[in-house]
Formats: sequence, structure tokens, C-alpha cells
Amino acid sequence: MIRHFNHESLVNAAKEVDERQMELLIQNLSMSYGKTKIFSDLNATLHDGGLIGLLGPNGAGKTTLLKILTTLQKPTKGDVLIDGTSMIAHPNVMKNLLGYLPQQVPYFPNLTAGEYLNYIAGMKGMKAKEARRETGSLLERLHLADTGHKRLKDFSGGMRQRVGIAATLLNDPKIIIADEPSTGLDPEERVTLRNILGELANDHLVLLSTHIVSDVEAIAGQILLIKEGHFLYQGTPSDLIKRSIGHVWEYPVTTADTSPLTAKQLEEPTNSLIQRPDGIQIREIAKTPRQPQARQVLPSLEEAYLGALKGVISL
Ligand SMILES: Nc1ncnc2c1ncn2[C@@H]1O[C@H](COP(=O)(O)OP(=O)(O)OP(=O)(O)O)[C@@H](O)[C@H]1O
Repeated sequence: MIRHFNHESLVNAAKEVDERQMELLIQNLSMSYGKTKIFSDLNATLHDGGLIGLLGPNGAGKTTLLKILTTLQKPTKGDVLIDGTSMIAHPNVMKNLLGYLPQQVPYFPNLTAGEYLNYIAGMKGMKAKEARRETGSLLERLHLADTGHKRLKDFSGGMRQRVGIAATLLNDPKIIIADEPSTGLDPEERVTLRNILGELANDHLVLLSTHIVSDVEAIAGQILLIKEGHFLYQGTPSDLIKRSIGHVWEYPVTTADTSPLTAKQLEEPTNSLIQRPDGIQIREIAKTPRQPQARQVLPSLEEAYLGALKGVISL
């Protein structure tokens, strides 16, 4: 049966909370490479039922955290518990529950999507008959049924990423971890990928790591904000926006009585230009705007995120 990923199911993904929730507890997690400390004493509690966006700038420690969560790396200290069981002491607990979607899906140009999925199913220890059945149903679910016989070299980036999701879903994982999966996709493909991940979050624990706010804006029920190895914020996107109210300002670019922003200041991520019917406006994320007559505006999630990263908004 083909399942459609639509707006309604996305809304449900954000709202629905399964009564039998799975808990992933990150407890005093620390990681160093030699003398280089990547993070120390990270703590967070994650549940299924609503996508969790792991947001942070490049170098914040997202990939290192994901490597630990996917059992590829052992932490220096601390633990990760799945429903009370340590996955550091028992990595197979995580391996049996995990589906990992990497940034780049491994590329075997001459395999068809069906052959690739059967190959991955074999690696996951699935029996041939079960693999064929699952592969067929996943190709349908991800709208790839009529392309299953084509070779991967003839697929677009978005189609290849959907094959990657199908591979991730083989073996019915309960936890899905995705590492910047929309890299290199065109805008339409990004939206499709987002919708699929949002839908999957209905009945899986989905952790999506990205530095692009729009990747999680419409689908995340929770945001985990990481900067320089610290969690700055864990909560809902709307709460992050609420906390940043009063810190985003707008004023016309042509106003005479202001200390104008220099080109250099406009390069700062806390300042941006926006086209309005009455002309170009400056949007500034600040405790106090440069222009005294600036009006307060409702922050976007991106502005709330940038304000938090820059320390303008206290969390
Ligand atoms: N093997 C390693 N040895 C030493 N330092 C490392 C190693 N791997 C990562 N780092 C450093 O750890 C920090 C966090 O890197 P990490 O890749 O986890 O960040 P990230 O948030 O995923 O960023 P990006 O999106 O750029 O991958 C960076 O400063 C990086 O240089």
C-alpha cells in the first residue's frame, strides 16, 4: 500500500505522542580526541513521537555526537541509555534498533535501487524472501516503485536519498538518525525529504542533525541546539521563538536619522535585508537596535536560532 506524505500527517508528526514512548537518555556524555575536548557533560532526554532537530553550526560537535549514538565511537565518559539499558555497555541494543541515514548514501552506480536494497537487506541479516517483500513495499512507500529497475547512476540526488531512506528502514528500526541528509539536494527534493522524515517521526524516534534551520522548521517537535560542545537549548521551536520576542527589529534601509549599517555589519548573520512593498528593510537581531525608531517584529525560527547562538537571547 502506498502511504502518502502530506501536510496533515506532518502536523500529526509534531503533535502525536505515542503512549508507549521510547526514551533515549544522554547522560554526562563527554568526548575528547587526545587533549582536544569536543564536548563534556552533555545531558538530554529524547523521546519518539515528533522529530528532534539537532541544530548547530559547523564544528559544534553534531557528527561526533551522532558517531557515539550510532555506536561508531565510544565516548570518553558518560552514557547513553535506551529505555534504561546502556548502549555503551551493550552496543547491540542500539544496533538492533537503529537506522542510520548518512549525508551521502553509499553509491553503487551500476546497481538498480531494488538490487541495492536487497544487498543492504543481506548485510542486515534479512532472509531473501523477507528482503524481497520489504524492498518492494519500501520502494512503493518512497514513490520509487516504477524506478526500482533503473540503475542508481540514472537517479537524481533526491531519488538516491529516498533509496537511502528505504535502506535505513529495512529491518524496521525504531530509531532513525539522519546526518545532514539534505546536503546537495535541490529545493523541491529537500521538501520531499523533509516531509518523509516528518512522517516517519510519527512512529519512530527521529533525530535529524543539520545546520540549516529550514530543514527542521516545519517538522521538528523538539530542537536540541548545540554550540561548541554544549547544549544551549532543548525544547519546542515555538518556545525558542517566544523567548526571542523583543530581540528582532525592522527598519527601512533608507532612513536618514540612523547610524547606517556598514557593508561589513550586513555580513553578520544577525543582520539581514528583506524586501517589503514599501522598500528594503533591515532586520536586526539585538537587545537594542541601532535605529531608535525600529519596530519590534515577530522573530522567525532562524532568527531565534541565530540570536541564541550569538548570545543575544538568554536561554
Ligand atoms: N578525529 C578527530 N580528532 C580531533 N578533532 C576532531 C576529530 N573529529 C572532529 N574533531 C573536531 O571536533 C569538533 C566537532 O566536530 P564535528 O564534526 O563533530 O562537528 P559538526 O557539528 O558535525 O560539524 P560539521 O557539520 O562541520 O561536520 C571540530 O572542531 C572538529 O575539528
